[in-house]
Amino acid sequence: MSPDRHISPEDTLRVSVLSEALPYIQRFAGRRIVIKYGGAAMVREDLREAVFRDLALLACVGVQPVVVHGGGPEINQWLGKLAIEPRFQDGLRVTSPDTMDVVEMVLVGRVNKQIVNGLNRVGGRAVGLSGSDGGLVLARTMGDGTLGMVGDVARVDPSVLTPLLAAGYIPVISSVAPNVDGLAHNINADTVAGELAAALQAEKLILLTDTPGILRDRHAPASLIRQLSLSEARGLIADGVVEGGMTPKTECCIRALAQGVKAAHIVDGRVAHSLLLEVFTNAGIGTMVVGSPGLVHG
Ligand SMILES: Nc1ncnc2c1ncn2[C@@H]1O[C@H](COP(=O)(O)OP(=O)(O)O)[C@@H](O)[C@H]1O
Ligand SMILES: CC(=O)N[C@@H](CCC(=O)OP(=O)(O)O)C(=O)O
Repeated sequence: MSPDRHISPEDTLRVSVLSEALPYIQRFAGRRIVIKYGGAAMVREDLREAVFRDLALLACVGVQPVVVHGGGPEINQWLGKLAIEPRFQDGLRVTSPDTMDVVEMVLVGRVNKQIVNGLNRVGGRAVGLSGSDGGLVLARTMGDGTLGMVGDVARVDPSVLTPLLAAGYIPVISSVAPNVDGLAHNINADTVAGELAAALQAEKLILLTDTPGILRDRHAPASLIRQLSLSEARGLIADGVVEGGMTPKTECCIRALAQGVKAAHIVDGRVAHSLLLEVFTNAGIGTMVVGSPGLVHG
């Protein structure tokens, strides 16, 4: 180092942040983290870039991220171009055969490849898959069929992911899957992420969304609930504190934890680098739901 160079406060901060990450890197290296990618983090260019860099960094230090992506707004845009009116029931898209064609083309084609290309551009090694590939997800038509081709997860067979993860690839998965007759079904991406986390016995499930996490008063960001047990999470749904789009998210966290995932996090995707903040800092961000009491944030 030349004598006129000095260590700036920014340099000191950078190395102290890196140093804080060490125990987390050691703890999560070789472990699987399933991330549901959607909302503002997928729409805004600057946030998109930050998510790609975070995922590439996770993979680089030996963590095994698995990405499940949404794309509801992009499906709506393409339906609009085709003059098909989007319709929702209880937060799920009513999916006619025509709508299913658009969902499949947009999610499996366009959105999936945008994410794969974005990750590869920042030095990640991403591979795009849908529920069809390697029999990863088997769908079952939801309810009595009034929602059309909307599916539930009947079964997950994660064996196609094992060699990819072992070789350092980042699987990027769209939430379209066939039923036993080979007919494509549209599954909510949060649901696929939760079931996949369970099948992979993931260390963490992280759902990126557009709120700070679960709020006690959903109009007051300061009322963020930082940590919840399974029974407390169930209670918030029963009491109506959690409602609307947050209900399926909370339910999918509960299902994943009940099946052995260690922790599930609902995290603000509008905050740049929210993924790294969650995985690599002592404080973590958002709401953490834990299966066993006593686990601390991080
Ligand atoms: N207790 C709560 N805390 C936070 N958000 C809540 C709560 N109850 C309901 N919500 C609603 O859930 C929404 C998140 O779900 P959703 O819009 O489906 O997310 P995404 O598009 O990321 O999948 C929030 O924007 C908020 O309006
Ligand atoms: C059945 C159902 O509603 N499927 C969703 C699948 C995509 C998704 O979940 O996207 P977001 O995470 O961006 O909402 C849909 O068609 O919009």
